[in-house]
Amino acid sequence: MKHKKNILITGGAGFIGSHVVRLFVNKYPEYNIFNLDKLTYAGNLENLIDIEHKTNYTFLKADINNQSEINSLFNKYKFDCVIHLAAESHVDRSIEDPLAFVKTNVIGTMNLLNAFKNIWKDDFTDKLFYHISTDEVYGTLGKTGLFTETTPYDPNSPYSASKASSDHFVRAYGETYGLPYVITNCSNNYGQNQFPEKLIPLFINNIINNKPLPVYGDGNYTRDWLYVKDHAVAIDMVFHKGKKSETYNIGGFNEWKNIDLVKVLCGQMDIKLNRPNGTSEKLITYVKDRPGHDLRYAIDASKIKNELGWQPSVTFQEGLLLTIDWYLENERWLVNVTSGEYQEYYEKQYQ
Ligand SMILES: Cc1cn([C@H]2C[C@H](O)[C@@H](COP(=O)(O)OP(=O)(O)O[C@H]3O[C@H](CO)[C@@H](O)[C@H](O)[C@H]3O)O2)c(=O)[nH]c1=O
Repeated sequence: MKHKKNILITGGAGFIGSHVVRLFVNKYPEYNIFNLDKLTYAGNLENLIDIEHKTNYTFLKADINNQSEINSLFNKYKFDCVIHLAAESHVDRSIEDPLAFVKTNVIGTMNLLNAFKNIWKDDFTDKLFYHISTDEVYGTLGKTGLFTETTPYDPNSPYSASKASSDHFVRAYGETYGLPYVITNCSNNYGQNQFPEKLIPLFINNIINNKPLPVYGDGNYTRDWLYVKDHAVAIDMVFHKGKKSETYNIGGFNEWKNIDLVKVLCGQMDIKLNRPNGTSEKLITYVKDRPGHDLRYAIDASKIKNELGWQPSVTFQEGLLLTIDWYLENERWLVNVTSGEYQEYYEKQYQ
């Protein structure tokens, strides 16, 4: 009988990770999907209750920082492929505590690379280490231009420096040990289950609660936004069709200045909450800028489009409405993730 592939997805209880886990579990009954997550403030199993009983799904609570724990899981389950999403992801937190980002993003990635290499080093046939990364590794753009896969790395925040470093280690393991890998660098994601510290869910939460909307600096910073389910589809495509040792940039072809995006969001929230037009905009408060704030990220996603046929399927208008609706229908989720209730609950369950 053909061996059923064991696929390890790290960070599967988090925002992007949970969408990837769901897609893989539902679409590929022929794979055993293992979701390895530390269950930090940003990841909780509530995000996956709809698939947790599937027979091809297993949850493993573990910390990628712990090499011996990671080694024993690799020895036990012999993961054929890894899709590595586990990371500390929030730029503002990295400014407060850079070391936490080195530990999880750099050392954690190395621990996974080491465990994967040690298991398969004699024969890497049909194996893959897929590293999920960010467009922030390229640094900042001026008013024009796009990041391509050959743009030199030039990270500015402790977060992006840690992700750049982990990308380099993945490539170094590819060159040095022949480890089969692929890397994708994606732009800003938005959608269901995103922790309300990131711009869109934070502002939705604040509007619901009539709290100020803290726009950093003058708000004239530009980001490219991609609906998270489109990102999950791109990951599926790269996992199955991407060329080994390659990098693919993933983006939404959808650039917004922060302040323009916030105003659109405010308008939509007024409609959904039946508040007079202009109510939410009054909450906008310009605050001290983020130190080292990158001016603009924008992605040239033509490589993944031309080589693999991927492009976003959800427009920003549609995606934003789906996102707002989800948060309004799941206010309990918002309350429980911000209060830490879910984290406490799941910590007790998996002690
Ligand atoms: C939280 C917050 C953010 N901002 C601004 C800062 C940025 O220019 C923009 C988006 O901020 P954030 O939502 O924190 O996302 P950003 O720093 O761009 O980074 C995100 O996008 C990256 C991809 O580009 C991911 O790799 C990161 O993990 C993810 O956090 O909005 C505000 O003006 N006010 C805020 O309160």
